[in-house]
Amino acid sequence: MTEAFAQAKINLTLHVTGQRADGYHLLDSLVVFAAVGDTVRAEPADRLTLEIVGPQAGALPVADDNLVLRAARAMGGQGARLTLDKRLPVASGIGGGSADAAAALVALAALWQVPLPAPAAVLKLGADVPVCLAGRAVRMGGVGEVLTPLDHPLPAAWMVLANPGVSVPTPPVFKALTRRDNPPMPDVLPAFASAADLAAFLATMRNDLEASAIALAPDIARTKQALAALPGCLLSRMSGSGATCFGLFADEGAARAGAARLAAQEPGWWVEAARMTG
Ligand SMILES: C[C@](O)(CO)[C@H](O)COP(=O)(O)OP(=O)(O)OC[C@H]1O[C@@H](n2ccc(N)nc2=O)[C@H](O)[C@@H]1O
Ligand SMILES: Nc1ncnc2c1ncn2[C@@H]1O[C@H](COP(=O)(O)OP(=O)(O)OP(=O)(O)O)[C@@H](O)[C@H]1O
Repeated sequence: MTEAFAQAKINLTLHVTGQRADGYHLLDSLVVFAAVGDTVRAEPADRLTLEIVGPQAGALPVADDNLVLRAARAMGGQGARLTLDKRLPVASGIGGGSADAAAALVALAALWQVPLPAPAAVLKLGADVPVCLAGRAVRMGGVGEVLTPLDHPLPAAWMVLANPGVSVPTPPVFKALTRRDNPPMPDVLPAFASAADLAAFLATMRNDLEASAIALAPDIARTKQALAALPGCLLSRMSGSGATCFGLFADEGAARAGAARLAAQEPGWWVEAARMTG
């Protein structure tokens, strides 16, 4: 039996800098991970099967196009009994499906003793799958396939993740953009001495998908504001194409207290405190 963790992917910044002829957008994004996620387990079997368990299983019926099964087929599709413990909300901007695909690739490569698929095949599973496979903080460019390691390690930080319970499919958010040629981040990213330093830099950067996502799902604005109002929150922003927003915190205590307060305030929301990793 092999098992891999599918960590939540967080876009601390997401600049949309252009569009390719095939419609895909060029991105410049500072991507990190949060220590919360799904688990993919793979056991030997004659046929390829998938069972989905866990608190978010109800939001994701087992279907042939599940990214875990698509990842297995991209690896040759031998038999395996796959179990997905689904904890991240579906279609929520934190890469759940992409993280699951990356975890399935890792778990099956170990089970079947085969190499990972070529980068082009990984990208075909989803624009976020290469970064989820890397699993550490990087600057992401191209349409998601250009991954540049950071020159300086990021400071220790905590996050509160909050999703108001609306699932937001990614294509309409890109489609609703009014500008597709926004400026990138600076060529050289500075070194950050503390979480507060990082937050001050991030405040001068953007998620260019935020306005169009809020137009489609207005609850996102309330989510971002609710995070910003928590004591100790240094900055709040939407991740990916939404609707999940993150609040950045310097310490664990403030993040955990903030998450508890927000969960009590908004019982219908998905709220988690997690260490920033990568
Ligand atoms: C918004 C991000 O989450 C930022 O990390 C990703 O770019 C999206 O990654 P993903 O969900 O894995 O994306 P995919 O499943 O490959 O694409 C979903 C849809 O998003 C749009 N899309 C995605 C990535 C990209 N660079 N340009 C795009 O225009 C396309 O309409 C595509 O049909
Ligand atoms: N294992 C999976 N987990 C989540 N969604 C999946 C999975 N397999 C297929 N999907 C489909 O993929 C779509 C996008 O899901 P995902 O959770 O990756 O979006 P997202 O969180 O918005 O990701 P991103 O941050 O990459 O935009 C959903 O509509 C869902 O039906």
